[in-house]
This record gives sequence, structure tokens and C-alpha cells, in this order.
Amino acid sequence: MVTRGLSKDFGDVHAVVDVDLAIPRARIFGFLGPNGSGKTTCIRMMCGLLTPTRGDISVLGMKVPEQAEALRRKVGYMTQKFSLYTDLTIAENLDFIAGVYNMNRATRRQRIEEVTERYRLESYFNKRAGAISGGQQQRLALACAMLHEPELLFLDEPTSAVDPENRRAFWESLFDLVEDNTTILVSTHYMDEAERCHALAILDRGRLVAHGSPAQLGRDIDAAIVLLDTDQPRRAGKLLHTHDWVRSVAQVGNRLRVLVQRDHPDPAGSVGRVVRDAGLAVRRCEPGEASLEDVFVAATLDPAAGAPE
Ligand SMILES: Nc1ncnc2c1ncn2[C@@H]1O[C@H](COP(=O)(O)OP(=O)(O)OP(=O)(O)O)[C@@H](O)[C@H]1O
Repeated sequence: MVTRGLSKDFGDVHAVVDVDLAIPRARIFGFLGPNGSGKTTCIRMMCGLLTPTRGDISVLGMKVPEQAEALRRKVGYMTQKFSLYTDLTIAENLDFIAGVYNMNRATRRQRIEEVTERYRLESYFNKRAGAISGGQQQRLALACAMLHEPELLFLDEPTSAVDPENRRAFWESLFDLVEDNTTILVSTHYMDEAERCHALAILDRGRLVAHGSPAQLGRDIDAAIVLLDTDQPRRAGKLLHTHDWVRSVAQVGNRLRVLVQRDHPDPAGSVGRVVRDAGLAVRRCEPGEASLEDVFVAATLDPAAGAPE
């Protein structure tokens, strides 16, 4: 799957700007970005659901949007909002989707049986979709999206409504699908989900600001990480923010994660000095490994924005 110069304008809004991507098959590819950064718009264009303003897309060997109709049969789509019919039973929901894809009676019966078993829906089969739990609804949504055996599955913030245990189980089923050769595009705000993707694109205000595997992104981060343990983290954070070589400061418990400009000659030494010179006790101050959240912050930080109060 390849995009070149992919762009989408909605009137004056440049939702996606010049995005170049190469996404391998049978992998989970994540789109990570702040609200309104263009994740959904980008993926909708790649699935042939939205026509780009400019740029080229080739998906599963097809040109999009020219061959969007043929592609649509090969794509499954699951959105963050529960988009099933809550008044219908699970059986009726699946049957309805089978109808949308014009499945004949034999295929319909076979596929419904397969997804019901695979996504553990047997015990709720005749319950209304509105009367089952969030985790069960999510499994039903995945069963519906996979009913016609798409080669490409698009998940738009798929786990925003479920607890961590169900999220974990959900991701296990995604890896099963990848093993069966399905390619998965997923948009997410959750760092732990992004961490599980084979590769990621980070978008900011419509632009691709970083991409690669989570490990690669951590190595390529445009900042040095300093971990600081001090007796007054709030005060230390405010002090550090006044220095232009400090890109961001985040408090995690009693500790501060400080992102320092990458070309700074002595990040940990300088952070320690600023805090000690103000008379605060430094228990520990040392270089750290970049987390995906650090990568995200460094890639999407607005240099014009001031320090938080
Ligand atoms: N149909 C539309 N008409 C007009 N503007 C739109 C439309 N769809 C998206 N936009 C705008 O395009 C920009 C990108 O939106 P998009 O939904 O792709 O972002 P996102 O990263 O998926 O956001 P979120 O994380 O909030 O879902 C936003 O400014 C949004 O308001």
C-alpha cells in the first residue's frame, strides 16, 4: 500500500497535506496523532471511502479512487462509535451485514457460524446488540467487519469503549488476523496500542511528522530524555520550562521526564544544575530511554506554544 503526496482539503481546512507512506501487507499499521490531525481522513481515503484532493494511492495493487468500488469489497471497516443496530439481535446484525455483501445462503450460514465461534458470540446469539456488554459489542463489531473476509481492515479508535482486559483480548484477535494475511490500519490515541503496531505514522495538523516501527521512532527521536527525581517536582518543572533548550517537561508520579533539544551538549548535567542552583534537592538525574509518548510529544510539540501554567 503506497501513498504519494496524499492531500485532502475540506474548504479552507487542509485536513491531510502531502502524505507519503509505504505500508506492508499483513502488518498492523497505526495512525497516531492529536484530535483533528487527519488520521481518519487519511485512512478513509486509503480505503476508497473519500476522494483525495491531490495525490496517488495504490492499495492491494489497485489504484484508488479509480478502483474504489472493487477495493471496497476487500475492506472491512470498524469505527469508534458502535455502529451496529442495537434493536436487532446479534444473529440479525450478522445477517444484515451478510445481505449488504450479497452473500448467498450457503456462504452466509458458513461465515456467520465461523465468526460467531471465532469471536465467542454463541452465548449471546439471540440477545439484542444493545443488551450486551461493551467488550461483547466490540467483538460483534469485529465479527461484522470481518464477515466478508476482507484483506484490509480499518479500525478507527476501536477500543475507546472497552476495559484493559478486553483491549488486550481484542489485540490478540488482531494478531490472529495478521497471521491469516490481513493488513490492519488502526487509528488510536492510546500509547500502549500504538506500541503494539508493527509500524506507525504520526500525524500533526495533517502532516506526516514521523514514521517507522515504535523502536525505530524511539531511536530517531529529535530530543534527549532526562529523568529527574527531586523533592519539589512542580517547582523544578516550572524552572526548567524557562530554558529554551528544554522542549517539554512531564511529571510522572514524583519524577520528571524532561525532553531536551537533541543537539544539547550535556542534557542531564544541565537539567541537574538548573534544579540544584535553585536550591532544590536532586535525588537522581540521568539520561533515559525514549518512550513512545516522548516520541509523540517531540513530534507534535508546537514550538510557538509556551510553557503550561
Ligand atoms: N467531512 C468533513 N467536512 C469538513 N471538515 C472535515 C470533515 N472531516 C474532517 N474534517 C476536518 O479535517 C480535520 C482532520 O479531521 P480527522 O477526523 O481526519 O482527524 P482525526 O485525527 O481523525 O481526529 P480525531 O482524533 O478527533 O478523530 C479536522 O480539522 C476536521 O474538522
